[in-house]
Amino acid sequence: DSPIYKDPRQPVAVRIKDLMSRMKLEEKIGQMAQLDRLSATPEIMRTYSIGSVLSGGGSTPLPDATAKDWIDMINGFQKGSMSSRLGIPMIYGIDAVHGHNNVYNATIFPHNVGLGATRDPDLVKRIGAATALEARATGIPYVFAPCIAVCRDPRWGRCYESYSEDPKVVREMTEIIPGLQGDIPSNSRRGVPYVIPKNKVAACAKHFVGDGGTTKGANENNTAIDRHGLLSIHMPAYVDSVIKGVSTVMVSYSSWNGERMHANRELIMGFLKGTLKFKGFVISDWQGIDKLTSTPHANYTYSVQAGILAGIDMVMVPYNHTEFIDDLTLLVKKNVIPMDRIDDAVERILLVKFNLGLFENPMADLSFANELGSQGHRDLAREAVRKSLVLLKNGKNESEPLLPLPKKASKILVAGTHADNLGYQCGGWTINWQGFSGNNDTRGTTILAAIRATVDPTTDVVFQEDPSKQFVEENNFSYAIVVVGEPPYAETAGDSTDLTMKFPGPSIISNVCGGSVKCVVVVISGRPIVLEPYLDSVDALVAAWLPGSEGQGVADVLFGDFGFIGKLPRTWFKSVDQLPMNNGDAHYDPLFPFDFGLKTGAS
Ligand SMILES: OC[C@@H]1[C@@H](O)[C@H](O)[C@@H](O)c2nc(-c3ccccc3)cn21
Repeated sequence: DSPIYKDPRQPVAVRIKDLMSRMKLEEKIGQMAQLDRLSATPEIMRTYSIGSVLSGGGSTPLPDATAKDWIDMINGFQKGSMSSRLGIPMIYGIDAVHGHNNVYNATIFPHNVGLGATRDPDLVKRIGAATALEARATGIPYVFAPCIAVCRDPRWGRCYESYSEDPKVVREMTEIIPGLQGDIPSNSRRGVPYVIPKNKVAACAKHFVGDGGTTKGANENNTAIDRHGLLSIHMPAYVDSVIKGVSTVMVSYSSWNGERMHANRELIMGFLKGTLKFKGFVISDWQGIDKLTSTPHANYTYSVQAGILAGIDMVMVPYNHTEFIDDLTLLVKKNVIPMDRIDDAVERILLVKFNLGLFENPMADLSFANELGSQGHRDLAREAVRKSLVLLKNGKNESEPLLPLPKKASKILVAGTHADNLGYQCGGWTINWQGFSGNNDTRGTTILAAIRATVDPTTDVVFQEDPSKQFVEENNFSYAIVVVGEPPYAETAGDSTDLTMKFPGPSIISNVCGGSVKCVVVVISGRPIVLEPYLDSVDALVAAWLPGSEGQGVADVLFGDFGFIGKLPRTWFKSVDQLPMNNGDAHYDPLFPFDFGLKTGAS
């Protein structure tokens, strides 16, 4: 008869105790390793009892891989794991941070900054549910989302991954966790990970803690703030995440007052696991422990010792599993790391795997394949887009609003670098880690296509990415729509010191908006950027953030099928010299304040 740990009728605690009693040290340590998919093989999974495999940003089994391609790859690793001595299933993780963004044809939702502008936690919960289905469509039961950073300086390259500068808004948006995992039953014990098997996924609150508070927004750098500031600004959303049963927490690359988070035992073991009673597992970031030495990987034994003693349970190694396993095994044998720290880590990993139903359903199947990029999810994304747009200016004076635009006009101009570029409107973490340019790397609706689909059939829509003043003046356009902003970026590549709109954006604005034609400028950006110089010349101004694949949502509000309801989730500064400048600061002198947003009715 099968061992107790394989019996789903047994209480999970009993199954864990039985399995732990059977595990050898190397099997326990194997569970604590997460390998990149390019370093993993079924043989390695079996031989070392590796706990997890991941796709990093943009890492796919094939270009334009189908759901079946994903499932075949993942089941290949899983077969290796299930053929190990104890048959402990591996868990596959991926960054599904605005929909299942690595995957061709997945629905790409607005990035978190745009979702913050909606102030709609129920919408965000529904997005979590859709994202879970699209992840499961590809056989993936674990996503490295949500990022619950509280970005306090828009010069940070990851500010768009943050819902808001305001911890209250970020707390509300943790509703995505029950969307991803399922609603935790009210009688659940605090801190225990909760996931409904089959159509939900394990989530990951990241990056613990203070990732959005670094000085000048320098990525992976130092957050200098006193304990009260850390606990009142950057910690609250972790309290909500744990109460909602989040399965995992990822540690931040950043430091708090000079101490690297990946070595911060007081906050991981002490506060997260002790005070907050978090019972899921803590995972490092990619080579996060390597970066504990100023020259990364200079002293890997120290990195392993410091990271594991701090309370990290699973290490995103991601390449060299034998080095990690050998170093950790030696540290345990020398009793530098006590066995009960290893047992704590493995028990947490097993608890997530049992509660996720992985032991009962280790192999993925195609039952959710039709959820990938489904019309229903695209309609949801379109709803999110139109609720995320913030109307900053509407007419050069109150009595002459430009928006909503008339659908029937003789001839209109659509201009700008971001009007016909699906990659630009999706931003970073889309298909590739750093995002893409053009319209061919996945499926969606560009803003230009959406405009064409919305206006009256008799309206002549002229598209010129970068028109001359003369062209604009001599064509007798009824009005012009200019779509410009930031190119895609991710992580440190997005750090900016000046936050200016890059060429040719400013010249497109001045060529189109400087003359007699009324113009609305739609800004595609991950954060507030310098707009002050252009404000007087534009007739209307819309912050569209990074809307994702469903550009139709932009046209829905531009042409009045729905009213603008978005509100700024972040302060729009006048000049970068003012930064950092957040709602509630003494010297608060914004171009547009936190919560600002003009409204229009639906026509
Ligand atoms: O994709 C896995 C994790 C992701 O979940 C984290 O939010 C993010 O900080 C991150 N950066 C890298 C990464 C950065 C540079 C080179 C290679 C990989 C990998 N990852």
